[in-house]
Amino acid sequence: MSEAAILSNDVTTLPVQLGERSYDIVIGPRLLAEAGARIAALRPGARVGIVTDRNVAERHLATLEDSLRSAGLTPSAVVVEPGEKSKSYGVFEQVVDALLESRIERRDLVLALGGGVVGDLAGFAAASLRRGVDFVQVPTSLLAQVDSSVGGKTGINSRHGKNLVGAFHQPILVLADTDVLGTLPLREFRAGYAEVAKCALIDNAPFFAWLERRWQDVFGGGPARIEAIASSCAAKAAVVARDEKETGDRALLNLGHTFGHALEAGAGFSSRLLHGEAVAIGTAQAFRFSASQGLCSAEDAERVARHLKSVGLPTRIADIPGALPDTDGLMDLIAQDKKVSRGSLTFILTHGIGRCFIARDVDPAAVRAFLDRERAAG
Ligand SMILES: NC(=O)c1ccc[n+]([C@@H]2O[C@H](COP(=O)([O-])OP(=O)(O)OC[C@H]3O[C@@H](n4cnc5c(N)ncnc54)[C@H](O)[C@@H]3O)[C@@H](O)[C@H]2O)c1
Ligand SMILES: O=C(O)C(=O)C[C@@H](O)[C@H](O)[C@H](O)COP(=O)(O)O
Ligand SMILES: [Zn+2]
Repeated sequence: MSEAAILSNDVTTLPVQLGERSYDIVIGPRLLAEAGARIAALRPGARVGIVTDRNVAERHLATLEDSLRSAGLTPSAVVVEPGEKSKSYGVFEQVVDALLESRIERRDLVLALGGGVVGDLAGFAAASLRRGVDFVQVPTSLLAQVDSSVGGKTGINSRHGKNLVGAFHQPILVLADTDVLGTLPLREFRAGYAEVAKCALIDNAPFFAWLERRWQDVFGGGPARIEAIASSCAAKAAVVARDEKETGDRALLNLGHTFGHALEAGAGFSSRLLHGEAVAIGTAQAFRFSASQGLCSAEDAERVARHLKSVGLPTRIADIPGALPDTDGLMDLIAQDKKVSRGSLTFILTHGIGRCFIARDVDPAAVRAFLDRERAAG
């Protein structure tokens, strides 16, 4: 048996049940070195067009390429600049052309090695290349391991807003190597944690209480971190299995994103505000807005903001450095949200921690008045 074919057992495997598009999420240590054997078991002899960013390439690309080669696969790599600005038309074109140049054919694979930016970009390239080639996610940020690598949402941003151009394209495998989080900067880890907290807040109050008690262990690494990753993936996999294309329940995963995406676009998709940071502010706002409408208690809204703050995440517009659009500008961005239907606003609101719901036909005047108050608050 070759070294590449020896697979470790201290991993968690979660299935995403989507009929013929079903796949496994594999979570645990040393998976980068095992990637070749695991991928070759699905697509023996394939060429693998790796899409990654410069930060991740410097630290982890060589391990992945060695693993692929020793399993009889043929890797090529396209390396993009780190950061949200790479989810753009220009970079998308460069990636697709590089994959064509490497002769990635229909029976080959595109592999995303990186955070959610690389995952969304590479996934959309895979969905478009030769009208669709298979795709593997190797998420390297906490955010990508708990959220973006699962569920098949792929895409890029437009000057009109966030993720407005893309496709649903499920991966055939997700390999979340928890060892690679060792090189992730703290600010990025915190941003990913916002999506973990979001996941708990939607419908799992005991998980949120667990996070309140154990968040330092999650940040510290070890079993609590793996448990948080696995719980988040299991929750997302269940939602995706029952509503793959967001015709209903899946919109719950958008908690914090209606406000959050508008703020991200308002900050120019820059490093002033990371996606997870925008989600933290947007989630705190969804709870405060719900409280202002008499839907949930002020105590729950305060408890959510207190927890996010205690891990070092922002919870208010005033926490974002630099200028932002005024209320009209933010309302224009909110009007481009993909949950908008025939012009009417949909938000994920809440009756309390773990009790979120989809609110359609939300009154724009109430949102506008809320944003005025939020912008005025220190
Ligand atoms: N498709 C989905 O379902 C989904 C879900 C959530 C978020 N997203 C998208 O994901 C993106 C955010 O993802 P993100 O927070 O991972 O950002 P990111 O991809 O920009 O990665 C964060 C930063 O960390 C670096 N990095 C990643 N892994 C590293 C590692 N192991 N060691 C050192 N540095 C590392 C990257 O180079 C980057 O600078 C946003 O565009 C968001 O819209 C998509
Ligand atoms: O997977 C989903 O569904 C989500 O909403 C997860 C979000 O965390 C993620 O940021 C997603 O990309 C947002 O989706 P969008 O449809 O609002 O662009
Ligand atoms: Zn998100």
